[in-house]
Amino acid sequence: MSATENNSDNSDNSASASGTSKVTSTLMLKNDGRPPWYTADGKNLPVYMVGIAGGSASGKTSVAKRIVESLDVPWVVIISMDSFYRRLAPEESKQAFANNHDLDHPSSFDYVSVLRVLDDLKHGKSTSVPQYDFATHAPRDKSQNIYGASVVIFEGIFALYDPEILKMMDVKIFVDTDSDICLARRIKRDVADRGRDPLGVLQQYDRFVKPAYDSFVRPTMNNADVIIPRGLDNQVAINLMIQHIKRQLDGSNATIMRPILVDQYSATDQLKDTLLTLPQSNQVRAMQTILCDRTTLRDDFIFYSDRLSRLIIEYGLGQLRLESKTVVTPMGLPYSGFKIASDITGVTVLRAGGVMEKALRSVARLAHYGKILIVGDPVTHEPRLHYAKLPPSIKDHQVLLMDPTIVSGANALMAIRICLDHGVPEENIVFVSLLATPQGVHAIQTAFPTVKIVVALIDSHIGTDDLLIESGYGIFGDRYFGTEC
Ligand SMILES: Nc1ncnc2c1ncn2[C@@H]1O[C@H](COP(=O)(O)OP(=O)(O)O)[C@@H](O)[C@H]1O
Ligand SMILES: Nc1ccn([C@@H]2O[C@H](COP(=O)(O)O)[C@@H](O)[C@H]2O)c(=O)n1
Ligand SMILES: [Mg+2]
Repeated sequence: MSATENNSDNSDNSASASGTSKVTSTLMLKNDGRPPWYTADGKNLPVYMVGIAGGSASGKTSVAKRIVESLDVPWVVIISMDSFYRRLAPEESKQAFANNHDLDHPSSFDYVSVLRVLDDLKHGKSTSVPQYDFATHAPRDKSQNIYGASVVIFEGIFALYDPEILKMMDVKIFVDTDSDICLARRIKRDVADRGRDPLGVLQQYDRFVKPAYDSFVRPTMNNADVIIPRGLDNQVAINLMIQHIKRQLDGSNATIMRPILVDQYSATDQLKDTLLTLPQSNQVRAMQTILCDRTTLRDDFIFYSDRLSRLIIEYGLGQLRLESKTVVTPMGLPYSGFKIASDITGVTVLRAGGVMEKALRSVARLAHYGKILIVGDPVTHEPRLHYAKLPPSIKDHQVLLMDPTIVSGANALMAIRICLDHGVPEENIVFVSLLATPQGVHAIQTAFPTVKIVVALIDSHIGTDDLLIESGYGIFGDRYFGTEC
């Protein structure tokens, strides 16, 4: 599994391998490094949502995990309703420790937060899921960031209760397990994982869990599309469900459009004025010639890449929005000037973008930094996201996205999409590059018409061996880092 910001610790109590964890993360992610698909207009494809309700210890979490394991889909998350228990008042908490507080009434959950998280995920946005600790009956201070789910499984006793949540679910499942079996499993689980004693579990069950099941949970069976009797034991029903979800996903895949690739570009396509090319001074021309020259030695390649990077970064910073600022000069006179209108985040598209990050660090004193690692599939060239870590405040910043080359534009499209999913307005993004092909620029301009593209050189020499990889500089990262074969 690849590293991403959304790696979960998978410490859901019921999933805990050791069975000793007292903290539930209620989140599980399956990710082989592929981001949600995105369309040629730069939007994410619809996210498929599965709701799983049922009584406590009926097997909801276990069924959700089985579905995740069996679905051959890249990015799947399980969001558990347990994450959204409301914070208890001190007296309520005291009662909860004495097994005397009702935690099975629908009002125990924060539906506003549930809807926020599901809505973010439905729209392919990054989101933050609270964490809950059953042992202390309290939310943890930490939350979990998730980004990029193509399937979301939402499970919990009231997963099929709230009308707004119901509307979001593409398929609704109710797990119907015999109540004696549920009780036996709950005692075992709560003692092992949730810091309870058997008598306390029984007391809470008699007083709250069973009555609430009869009054509130069981009736939501009527909202289900599918009822799975016996939960995990019903492999036939689970398989049918998995086949159904796969078919639905295949259906939506049929509408997928790939990023606009090289062969969809025509030389008559006009590049728009969001493309800004570094003024071609003689110095710049000479440096570019050195970088394009296949005989240039690595030391020189590094030296001139660094030098050109500083120039292009300065030029990119020059495209950021300003606001007026008046200062007082040492002579005591007002001076009407400017300042950058917001904080700046530099987002490095690894690994080659690291070269430009070095340049940004040398000229911008107060920038924030983020990193994205996109790796092209060796066979299909499809870009795959392996890692994304962006500062949470990025949505309020102007963003310099840095990658030395834009060839097909596929990686750039994905990097921009990731910034948008983290709340950055499109017009706040400046994509900075040393070399871009007209095809790559055209792809970005078509998908994201307000992103500024700042480049040192527009060059249409694309390696013929592999249209999607090589540009006029060759493979920039390999030449810079000395990893050429
Ligand atoms: N079919 C099954 N056979 C045996 N144990 C099971 C089965 N399904 C679930 N369990 C166990 O029962 C407990 C409750 O299951 P869980 O999936 O956590 O239920 P829920 O999420 O509905 O509360 C867990 O400890 C789980 O490992
Ligand atoms: N502090 C808490 C919060 C909830 N519970 C019980 O958890 C049950 C829901 O989780 P399942 O995985 O079993 O669906 C619910 O029945 C609550 O009684 C708790 O014991 N303590
Ligand atoms: Mg559960």
